[in-house]
Amino acid sequence: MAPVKVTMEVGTDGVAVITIFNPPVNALAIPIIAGLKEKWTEATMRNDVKAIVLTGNGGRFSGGFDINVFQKVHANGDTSQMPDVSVDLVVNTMEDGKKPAVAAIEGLALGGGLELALGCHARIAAPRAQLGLPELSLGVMPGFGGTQRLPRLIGLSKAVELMMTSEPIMSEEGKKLGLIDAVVPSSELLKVSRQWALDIAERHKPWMRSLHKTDKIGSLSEAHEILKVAREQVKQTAKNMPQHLACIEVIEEGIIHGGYNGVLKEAKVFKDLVLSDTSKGLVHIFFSQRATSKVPNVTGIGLKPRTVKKVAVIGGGLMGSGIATALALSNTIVILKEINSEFLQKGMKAIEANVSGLVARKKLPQDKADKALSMVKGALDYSDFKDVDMVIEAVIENVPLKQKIFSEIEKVCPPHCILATNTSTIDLNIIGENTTSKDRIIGAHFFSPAHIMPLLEIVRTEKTSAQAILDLMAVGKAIKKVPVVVGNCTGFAVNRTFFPYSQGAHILVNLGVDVFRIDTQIASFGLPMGPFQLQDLTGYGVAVAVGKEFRSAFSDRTFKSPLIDLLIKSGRNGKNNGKGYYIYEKGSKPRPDFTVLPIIEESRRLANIMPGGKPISVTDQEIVEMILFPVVNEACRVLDEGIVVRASDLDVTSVLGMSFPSYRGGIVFWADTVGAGHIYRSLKKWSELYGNFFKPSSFLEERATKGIPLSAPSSTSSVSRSRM
Ligand SMILES: C[C@H](O)CC(=O)SCCNC(=O)CCNC(=O)[C@H](O)C(C)(C)COP(=O)(O)OP(=O)(O)OC[C@H]1O[C@@H](n2cnc3c(N)ncnc32)[C@H](O)[C@@H]1OP(=O)(O)O
Repeated sequence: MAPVKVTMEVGTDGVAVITIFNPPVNALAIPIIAGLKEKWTEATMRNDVKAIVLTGNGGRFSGGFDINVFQKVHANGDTSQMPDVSVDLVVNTMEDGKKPAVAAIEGLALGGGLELALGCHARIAAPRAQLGLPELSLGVMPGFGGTQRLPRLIGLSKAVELMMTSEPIMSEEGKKLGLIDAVVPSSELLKVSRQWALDIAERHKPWMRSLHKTDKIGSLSEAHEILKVAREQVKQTAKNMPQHLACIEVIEEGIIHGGYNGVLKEAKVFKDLVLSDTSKGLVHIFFSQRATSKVPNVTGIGLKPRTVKKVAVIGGGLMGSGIATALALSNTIVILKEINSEFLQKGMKAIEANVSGLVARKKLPQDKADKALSMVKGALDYSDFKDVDMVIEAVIENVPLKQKIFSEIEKVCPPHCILATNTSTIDLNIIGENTTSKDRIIGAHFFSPAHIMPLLEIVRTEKTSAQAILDLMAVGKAIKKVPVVVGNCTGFAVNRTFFPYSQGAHILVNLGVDVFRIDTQIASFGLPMGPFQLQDLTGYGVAVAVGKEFRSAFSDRTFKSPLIDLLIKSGRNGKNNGKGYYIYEKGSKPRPDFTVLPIIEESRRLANIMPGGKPISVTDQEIVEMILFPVVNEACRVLDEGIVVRASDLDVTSVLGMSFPSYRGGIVFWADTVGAGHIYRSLKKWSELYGNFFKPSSFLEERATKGIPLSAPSSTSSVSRSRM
């Protein structure tokens, strides 16, 4: 393991260069913080040191405080493991120290890393270094003085925006804002920084302590106005999370009572936030997401991903055009194949619209958009397939059609070419039945809209080669997705785990619970919308097709609600035709359409599941639990069958694919916070009252009875078998 250390070298010019060594991102682990204090104290005392330069080894300044420490605090609740960095190191030793210091920033300075730089007296950066305070995305807030120094350097409005969004900026923008004093080529970074530090020591340049600055803050009333607007915004954008409002309050403390008081309050609130459930959930998701890149027998066994330069996408519909867009945006040559010129034109237009949508939302510069569009070529036959490295089939969910396509592409593509399908439910063994290339067949399940949604579910069969999986993982990363490798079964990991979500909602409605109440409760739990609004959005055709697949695969635990058929019969198709559970009018939020209620009554009459013919009475909490506990139950079966490598993969997929609230840590993490025992007992009770749909799985039963967390590895359970 590479050494974790802080070094100091004093040059003949009298500059002490203090360097952080903690690969890969120079995280500020506890020994690093101790090392910084030690070296800084030594530099301050040495007579041959006139000034200090702080930098990071390996082209990265620092990725911030060591997030592993948060995990330890979450495990034992002991915040005393976190040293007093803010006052002891940043204020007393660095900012108010006797020697001027300059931060030499390359690569990235994030969170505590940027905050150390803010505690220096000037900041010099290499081009395109990432600068940001992303702490809120981990459920905490800047804790080394960032809430106070950043507004004082770049103004309150921009500083609040950077903290609330957790988005980084580049050093070039940092220079314009006043965060960075100079942007210089990497090769000159240390030289310029050394000279800058000496210039400060010799009073040729200002010895600027950012905590003492006031010129960028504006008047008290302006500050109040900015913070008021920020509070209103985060009430909408950060529901159920404490850290945004807490951060605004701490910023306000410094505006009213001065930067130093702000720093003191920040340190206290920071420690409170570390212990919050929100931080536990978000830190869990941070590490879980990174864990997905480690797949047993695929990664770490000496295989190297092959280059994938050219990809053919078959089908230019919603999914195909989205996938083609994602590939083209990352400079992959794309062949988009359709069956006739009308469909092809539609597909090409959809790609153009995807790209120009990104330009309009300022997510993509025009030159990159032009470049992306130039990467895509349309095709009506297979003549361009002879040198493709990968094919992604994205046609409608029709088994014979997919089988025909796979037989054809096996013949026309080169032997190394990966044959992927974007099916969301169909068993891959069935799709590849008529081929002899089973080792190259793999699922590349994107989520709609494919050029925006971050998840790529990679589905392997028993025959898929490790090389094909590794190649697709590399493609996924290159197109900025989070690839998660899962096993083969109906619905794979994500749709399979979540099929009871809409089923549970339909059972509740047919038991007499109001649709709009259900949607409201699920939205206040933290999903972006309730199951019925979601159904309106995806269209009822999808619900019918998907429902059929799951009913045939899992007939023991599926419910056929008469409601969807009745809605379709009455001419409704959700948002598509403007008629669903909700009324859709341009420019306004969807409004409940109460004319749907008689159709629901009819569905209840046909389903006939209300005990004694009377609507059941449930609390708001029971509504959420009756919909999400069956999802947890299915997640247990997915874990039991070894469809995922580890439980936390389901947490990541639930957040990135199903928009389960990340601050709840994902579906399994959340279930463990609720407790397997409570989930088991509730499901058992409902299964006795309302039928098999709620019947607890043997995995859940075993874990609940033995008191083992659902997320514990399979070896703790006697019933597990792996498909990975
Ligand atoms: C008091 C302070 O205000 C509090 C804080 O500073 S909280 C921390 C704030 N900093 C952050 O949120 C940054 C978090 N890190 C990131 O966003 C990204 O890792 C990054 C942009 C720095 C680098 O991204 P990328 O190059 O894609 O590498 P990525 O795979 O994410 O990370 C590489 C490794 O570094 C680890 N890592 C990254 N940042 C880390 C951190 N701050 N602490 C501990 N480990 C960290 C990752 O876990 C990963 O480990 P692994 O290889 O064992 O899985």
